[in-house]
Amino acid sequence: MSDKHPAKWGLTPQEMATLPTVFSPDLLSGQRFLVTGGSQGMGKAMVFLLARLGAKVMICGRTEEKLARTKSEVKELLGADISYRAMSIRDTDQVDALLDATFEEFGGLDTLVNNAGGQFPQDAIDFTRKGWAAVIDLNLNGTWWMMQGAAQRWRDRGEGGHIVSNVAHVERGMPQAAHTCAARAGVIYLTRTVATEWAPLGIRVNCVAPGAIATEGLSQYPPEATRRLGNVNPMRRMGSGWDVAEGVVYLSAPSGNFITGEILTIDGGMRMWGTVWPAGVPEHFQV
Ligand SMILES: CCCCCCCCC/C=C/C(=O)SCCNC(=O)CCNC(=O)[C@H](O)C(C)(C)COP(=O)(O)OP(=O)(O)OC[C@H]1O[C@@H](n2cnc3c(N)ncnc32)[C@H](O)[C@@H]1OP(=O)(O)O
Ligand SMILES: NC(=O)C1=CN([C@@H]2O[C@H](COP(=O)(O)OP(=O)(O)OC[C@H]3O[C@@H](n4cnc5c(N)ncnc54)[C@H](OP(=O)(O)O)[C@@H]3O)[C@@H](O)[C@H]2O)C=CC1
Repeated sequence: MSDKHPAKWGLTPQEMATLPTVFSPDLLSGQRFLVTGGSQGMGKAMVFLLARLGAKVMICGRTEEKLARTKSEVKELLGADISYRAMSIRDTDQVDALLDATFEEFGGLDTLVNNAGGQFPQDAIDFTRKGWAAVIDLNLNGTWWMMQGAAQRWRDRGEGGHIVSNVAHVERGMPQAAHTCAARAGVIYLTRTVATEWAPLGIRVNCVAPGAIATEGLSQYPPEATRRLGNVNPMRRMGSGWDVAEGVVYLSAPSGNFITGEILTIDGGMRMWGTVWPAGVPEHFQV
């Protein structure tokens, strides 16, 4: 994976259809997955891997065109049918409708992957109320409505399930991303709490915590920031959506049967070394 600033970020559909995987082709046969934000980036890599392993997949995102393109690429390259629904996880009515549609179409759900999210880079001191609220609403509230809605349906049907949320590596905080750090820390501690509350219901709850991953989402950042992103861990390169997708499968397949409340960090060691500064390095910190 290149750590330079390419014209287009992320894996191509052809790469996602053919990249090697450690998992066997029938591993997830009959398993039903819902992946939020499955129309690009890490979510799309998850969709390709899940479909290659035999899972039934529903995806969602705000933009219908990107969802439809993903569906047709999966069909064309893998011969598999996935389903989609355009919606925002920030809208509780739309969350309910998505979950109802998924349970109805698939006759249930085995794993919810909370992957949709994002933020903008800014010094915390300059956050507006609206900007703060938008990032918290997307990454903390939206993720929570999905978690709670899935768990309620599993409880009411007397079935168990698995939730894995894509957060971010936030152990050391992240300057110029305090809003997303606060939201992701919230999801991590929701996970660690409901993993216990929901264990009697047969529901496992985990997170994956990526460091810098080359995805289409990075096109929002200037080259100066993305060049730094390729140097923010001891490996001095970015990961790919595939690295995160394989982590999601590990936690969701029988390999994860005894794992709950876990945060699987996939960051090339960024939790030990490297600093992002997505909006630019202040003079005080320049060396
Ligand atoms: C950080 C990386 C490290 C984090 C982790 C570091 C590791 C690597 C980097 C990570 C990269 C990724 O996550 S890549 C994934 C990136 N992808 C995304 O972020 C996509 C999803 N993001 C979004 O949709 C937006 O960022 C988000 C703000 C959350 C929602 O936007 P919406 O316009 O839908 O939301 P609204 O409720 O209308 O609120 C918009 C308000 O947000 C604020 N706002 C929006 N963009 C702004 C901006 N560039 N600068 C200031 N303020 C901004 C303003 O107050 C806007 O109001 P007005 O002024 O009135 O308009
Ligand atoms: N790339 C990175 O280095 C890192 C990313 N992360 C996080 O990992 C997750 C995936 O990242 P990445 O693949 O890079 O992100 P991308 O920006 O490439 O993709 C985000 C996906 O989420 C969807 N989405 C965004 N907002 C909403 C919403 N309100 N409701 C439903 N779907 C939505 C987008 O579709 P649409 O725009 O059509 O709604 C898109 O499919 C995000 O939460 C991201 O913040 C964490 C650490 C590092």
